[in-house]
Amino acid sequence: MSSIDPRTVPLDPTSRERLAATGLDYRTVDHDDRTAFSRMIQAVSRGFLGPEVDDAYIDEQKQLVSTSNRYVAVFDEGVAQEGVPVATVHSWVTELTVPGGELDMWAVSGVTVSPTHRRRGVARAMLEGELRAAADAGLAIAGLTATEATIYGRYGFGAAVPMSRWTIDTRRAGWAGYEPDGRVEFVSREQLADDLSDVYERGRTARPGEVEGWPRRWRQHAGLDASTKNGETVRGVRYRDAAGDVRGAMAYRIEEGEGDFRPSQLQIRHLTAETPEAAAALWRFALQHDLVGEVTAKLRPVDDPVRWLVQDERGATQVVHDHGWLRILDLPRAIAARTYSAAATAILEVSDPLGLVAGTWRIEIDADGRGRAESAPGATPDLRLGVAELSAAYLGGVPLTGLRAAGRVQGDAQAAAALTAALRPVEAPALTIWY
Ligand SMILES: CC(=O)SCCNC(=O)CCNC(=O)[C@H](O)C(C)(C)COP(=O)(O)OP(=O)(O)OC[C@H]1O[C@@H](n2cnc3c(N)ncnc32)[C@H](O)[C@@H]1OP(=O)(O)O
Repeated sequence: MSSIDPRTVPLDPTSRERLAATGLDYRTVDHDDRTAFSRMIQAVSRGFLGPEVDDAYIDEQKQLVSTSNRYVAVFDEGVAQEGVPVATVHSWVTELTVPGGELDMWAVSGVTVSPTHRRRGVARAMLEGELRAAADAGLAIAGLTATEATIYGRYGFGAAVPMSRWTIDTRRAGWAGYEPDGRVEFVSREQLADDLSDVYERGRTARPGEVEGWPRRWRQHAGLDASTKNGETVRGVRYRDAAGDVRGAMAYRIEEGEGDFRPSQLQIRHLTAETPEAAAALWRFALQHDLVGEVTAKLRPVDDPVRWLVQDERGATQVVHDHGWLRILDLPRAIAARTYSAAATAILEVSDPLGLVAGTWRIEIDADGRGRAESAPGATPDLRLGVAELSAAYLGGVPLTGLRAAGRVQGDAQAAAALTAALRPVEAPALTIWY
């Protein structure tokens, strides 16, 4: 748990002035002011193409979204719906799992600009304001998940945690895995929300890239919240190991085949497992389900063992895509916060549109897997790169060698290879939720 309360972090004065110069008012929204909070949530729903939401939805948001979130909005007093923001963003501090530990991260979400106010720099002012505020508050890194991959690179975010979706033809793929000696059992949706939360929270510190969950996330997966359509169609199972302890849980839905039951599709909404046996048991449950011809799953780690659990891996199609985005705000603290897989030394020249980590840095990773970064003005760089590329590479999920091959990192091939080897963790980074 972080000691930083984001609600006490002041609004960035540069962004406030920039927005004020265009007649817009940039201010925080008090979570405890029901009217103001409700207008903010209406604006967020509209911004994400959602409906006008009802009181039950607002109440649920108030209760189940952490009260330690910092809500920021932009107002235009000239609009008909005065008091409804024309732009929104909210943020909180969460633990990001990094190799060998955790690091406080400024999580950014709910970025919306009203279609009436788009493309005049409002999102830029809000994003830059978030990053300056987080850096001033002492955070070493910021993170987000994005609706579009083209929005956030310009602010120094890099796509650091690729994830994958799977489409599996059950008959072709078959099953080559083992049968774990625990049991899979159905649970109520209320129990499912609890099990998903418990297993996720115990397991998330084992994988770099994961962040803390929160109650509403699990109720959405379990089909229990007001924003989930046809929530009653969600089913839940969990895996208990031979000792009776719950080690995995899965929320899924089945879409019946038209006119023929056999090709029905089982859609995994969330699968969380803290042991390989639990993951295998839940995959087996899905892949061997009667009347199911296809299984789909989203937000699975790129090294998901399902590839090796099936007989014919050509029956299992994996699509890798960007998911977790990171933005380093303080390089020495970010480098010191994680452990490394090999020794390496390199001089990096980093460019940063906000200037927060711009400069020349000496990175030293010792044989014990500890790292440090020191400012090295005037030193000759081995590698030149932007903060977005450095942030993408930070958890080891994106190789500097690949970024160099794509021309996004310049400099010495050996330095890129050595740092890539040092940064790469044993298991691929993963982020199995949206935030
Ligand atoms: C973490 C999250 O919350 S992800 C959610 C993002 N929000 C959404 O997808 C909701 C729907 N979209 C929107 O609300 C808005 O279109 C936003 C927030 C994406 C952009 O807001 P705007 O105020 O129009 O952006 P703004 O005018 O500040 O543009 C800043 C820069 O981003 C670019 N940009 C804006 N929107 C997009 C986009 N959708 N894709 C790519 N680039 C974009 C602009 O061209 C501009 O580029 P430049 O300054 O480098 O020349």
